[in-house]
Amino acid sequence: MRVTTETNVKTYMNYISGEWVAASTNQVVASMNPANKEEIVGYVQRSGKEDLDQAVQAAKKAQVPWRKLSGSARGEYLYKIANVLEKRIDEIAKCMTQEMGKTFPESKGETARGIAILRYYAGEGMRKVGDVIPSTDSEALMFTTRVPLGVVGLITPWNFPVAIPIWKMAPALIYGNTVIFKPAQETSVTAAKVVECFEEAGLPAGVLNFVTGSGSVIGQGIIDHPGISGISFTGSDQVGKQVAQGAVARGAKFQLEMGGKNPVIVANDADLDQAVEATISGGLRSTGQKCTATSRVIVQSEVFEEFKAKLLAKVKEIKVGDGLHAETWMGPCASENQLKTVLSYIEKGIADGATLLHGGKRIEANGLEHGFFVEPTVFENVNSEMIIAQEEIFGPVLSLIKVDAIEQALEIANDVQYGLSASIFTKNIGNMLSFINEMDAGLVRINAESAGVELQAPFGGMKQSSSGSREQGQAAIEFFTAIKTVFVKA
Ligand SMILES: NC(=O)C1=CN([C@@H]2O[C@H](COP(=O)(O)OP(=O)(O)OC[C@H]3O[C@@H](n4cnc5c(N)ncnc54)[C@H](O)[C@@H]3O)[C@@H](O)[C@H]2O)C=CC1
Ligand SMILES: O=C(O)CCC(=O)C(=O)O
Repeated sequence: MRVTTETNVKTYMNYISGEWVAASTNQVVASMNPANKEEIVGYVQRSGKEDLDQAVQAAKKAQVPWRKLSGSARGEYLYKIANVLEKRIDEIAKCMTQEMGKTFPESKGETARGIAILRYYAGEGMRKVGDVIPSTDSEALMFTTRVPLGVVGLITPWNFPVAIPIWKMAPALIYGNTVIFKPAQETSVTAAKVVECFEEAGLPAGVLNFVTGSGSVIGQGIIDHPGISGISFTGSDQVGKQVAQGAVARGAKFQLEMGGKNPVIVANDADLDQAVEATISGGLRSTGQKCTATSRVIVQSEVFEEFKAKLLAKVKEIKVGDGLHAETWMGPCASENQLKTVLSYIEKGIADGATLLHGGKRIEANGLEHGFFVEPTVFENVNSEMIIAQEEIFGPVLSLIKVDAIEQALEIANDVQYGLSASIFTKNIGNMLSFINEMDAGLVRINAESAGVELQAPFGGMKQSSSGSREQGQAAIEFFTAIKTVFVKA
């Protein structure tokens, strides 16, 4: 779609070789506010393959001088970027809320997380990258070191428009790679503002290149580009598989972070108030649009009714609205597509025989008719055969499942294709240990919500949630570098 630009709305450019440039296609696309679809947040470039080629050339040219800097010198840039982002935190958080709908406090928290990630990886530039390994030859020195992959392509989603790009860019850069960053179209204005911080901090030209556009052109272009040695992707299951196939076909390294169908188990001995708070926070914050969001709530029968009553009482209090309004607890779905997906899953839940306890409808009253608002929704009488218990909804929908025993809860918790995050609420050490040992998930959390990862710890899933690698913390070095084993003899 060709969009005619309005004069009072800013148009954001691509950032290639240290310059802000228009796409070769001469086309832009509008980024809308999901709380009010009549509001355009900004225009971004609808780039073509030629723009991507230029970005890859720039990244290649910048790669050797960037790699040759010391880790601490690269770290200095990340510290400076963190400072600029900190200075602009309110503006960038506000833009995030306008562009994808999460509430302003959540956007601000996410931007603060981005700042902390930059500082964490700045420090990584001073840490060890290898080991000395005894050689069988007593006259030789054998050790490992690590080298960057070269140019890496980062394809990111709209649900964490600041944190996810930064948790890919910061490790990519600190370990000496240069970057092509392709954000989700829905949140490209926020992404452009993040890139402005990198520019303002004086990052050398070509080290970070930013190309906006559609997934099918720029995303696919990254997958296929012979100049890109590694691809880190977060997004849907379907596109993740395309990334993997394309990368394997041309021998590029890839890393995938995809969906989740995260359970929370509430045991008979759980602190029910704590479990309710965590279920609501883990399941409904960000309108349920987190890969770590709680979607299945598996409750032992003895406490089922009490838990349900407490949960419903709290869910009924949730204030839905524009994320910029101070009283709003839950914003809109990030796009019309996302709203339609959520509503269609709710219909499937009803059709499959689940009982709708609360919510289930689009909200169009009280001035919310211009946005993509949906009620927080709770089902009961859900079982593992139902679509709502199997597929990622990415919306504010909780499914209650009643079980008698913890063993049965674990069986149901594992009965999905995903394995990203899982929580249990219990005081019993035996329950905790069974959960830690038996739960097939990359993140297992005891008496804590399923969402909200810590930047210094490895993050990633089992089964179809990821490609098996881990992001964040020191684990990020595994993807963004290759090991060289060095053998030295006089
Ligand atoms: N794991 C997570 O955090 C996320 C999961 N999702 C899941 O995916 C569903 C659909 O959301 P979408 O925004 O449509 O996700 P998506 O997978 O289409 O988008 C993620 C990124 O991939 C890019 N992309 C799209 N098509 C591509 C292609 N053919 N080649 C390369 N890159 C491509 C997009 O432009 C975006 O930058 C959601 O409802 C949710 O279930 C979505 C976003 C994040
Ligand atoms: O729960 C979090 O903090 C991170 C979630 C996430 O990575 C995602 O939704 O893609």
